[in-house]
Amino acid sequence: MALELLGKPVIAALKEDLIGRTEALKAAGVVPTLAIVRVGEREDDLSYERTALKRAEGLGIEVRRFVLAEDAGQDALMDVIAQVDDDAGIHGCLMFRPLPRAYDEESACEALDPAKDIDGIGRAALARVFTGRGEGFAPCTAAACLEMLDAYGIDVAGKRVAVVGRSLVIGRPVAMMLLERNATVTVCHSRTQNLEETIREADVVVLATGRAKAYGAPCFREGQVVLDVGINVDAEGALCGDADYEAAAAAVGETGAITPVPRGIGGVTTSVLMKHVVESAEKTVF
Ligand SMILES: Nc1nc(=O)c2c([nH]1)NC[C@@H]1CN(c3ccc(C(=O)N[C@@H](CCC(=O)O)C(=O)O)cc3)C=[N+]21
Repeated sequence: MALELLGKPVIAALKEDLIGRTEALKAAGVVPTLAIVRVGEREDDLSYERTALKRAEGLGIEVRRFVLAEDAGQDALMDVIAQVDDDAGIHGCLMFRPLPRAYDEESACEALDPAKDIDGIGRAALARVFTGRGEGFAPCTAAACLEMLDAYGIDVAGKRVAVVGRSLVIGRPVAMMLLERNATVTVCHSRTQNLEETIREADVVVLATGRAKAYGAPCFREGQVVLDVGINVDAEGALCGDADYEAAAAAVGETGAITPVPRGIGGVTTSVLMKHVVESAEKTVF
């Protein structure tokens, strides 16, 4: 079977670094504070939120939750974002996406103060990811993919990477970040012809489509590294990734590696979120 790329050691290393930094902030009179904005009760949002609360508690980071009913409306959401922007005690904000259909997501993303945009949802942050210039944080999940590769000593320079999914939350930014590391990146999506073959040709595969267990044996070959970013709920109500894990792990074999769901990228995403909160707080103090 394949090497299991677990989040745990990566999370532990990030925690080790962040504990000291959080203490230094507190000594300077600042409690790093994260705002979470959630609209509705989507299972993947709740999963992220649970992990974030746990992680924040372990680090002494404060979390303020702003929870709106699914039908609260755009005005109520914009009020919450304005409140977050105006509160100097809040250093970063995570607003879960996608928002329910009735909302204008772009206006909500643009309303957030770029200095507090720790999940890279606004244009300024994305411009930084795409150009390397300016200020801003990368989307946490994209950054988590790179943290995972680094922690396990997987170098993508010169390798073929297939990113499956083209969302602004993960597919596109992670493609840019891998390109920055000199990978040869192919971004695949629902309209890609010969999708299975394209994925199978890659050395590293990033699955980011949100399609539960949709990628099985025909997509993989011996020796591949598979980063499964999907957080889905299967027919039995259990969390699962975009990969059909058993089939993928068997196909990549002894020389391959794969991140499980849960216990893979998701937990690292949450730790990266905490790192961004601390970094943002540090900018206001030091
Ligand atoms: N603006 C935005 N950025 C996101 O990155 C984003 C989002 N919206 N909306 C929701 C999805 C989902 N998501 C998860 C992240 C971590 C876990 C996580 O830590 N999961 C644990 C399991 C926790 C449990 O057991 O429930 C794990 O995978 O080990 C889950 C889900 C990020 N998303």
